[in-house]
Amino acid sequence: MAPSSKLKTPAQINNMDYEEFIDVFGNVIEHCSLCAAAVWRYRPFKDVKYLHEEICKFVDQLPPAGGEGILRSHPDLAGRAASEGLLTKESNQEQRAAGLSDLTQEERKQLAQMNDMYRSKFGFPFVICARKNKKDVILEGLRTRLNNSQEAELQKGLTEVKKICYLRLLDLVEHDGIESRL
Ligand SMILES: NC(=O)N[C@H]1NC(=O)NC1=O
Repeated sequence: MAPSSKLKTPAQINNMDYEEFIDVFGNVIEHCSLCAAAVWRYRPFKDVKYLHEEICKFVDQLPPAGGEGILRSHPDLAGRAASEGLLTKESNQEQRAAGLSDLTQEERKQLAQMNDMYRSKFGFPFVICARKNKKDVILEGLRTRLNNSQEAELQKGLTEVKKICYLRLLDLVEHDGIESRL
């Protein structure tokens, strides 16, 4: 994304007090402002990549229950929160970008069934970076990932959370063509 005046510069971020930092970055991990809260102490950040790395480090050192909690904070793709208009603005945009607001009735049914199977097998929702995957790939990915172990899905889900986080950060911070990091 081209830099725009609305994007924060690293200098602006490094001057933010805690409240402003949470106000801006509190949802880079869906409904988990603790992740932003935990890294504020690591200012100054040289650039958006360093900020992302600190958040990833925090996520990676959580015990399994913490990682599962992060996954559970994500809404199902094209699930109830979406149909009731209860998504965060970030999640709403991401799900639309993947084409999940234009599912056929059959696709919607398949996705709902597999989301339920996934949740009852693993105990947390299926999470994938919707902006990096169109609806067909998401449906196929969900079908395949249902065969994995719980440990593998916890790691896979958190890897996707970190991608979602990076793209959300790029929407907020001035940067210079580093999307290829994903
Ligand atoms: N369940 C799930 O993957 N949710 C998410 N994925 C994404 O890109 N945004 C979300 O809210």
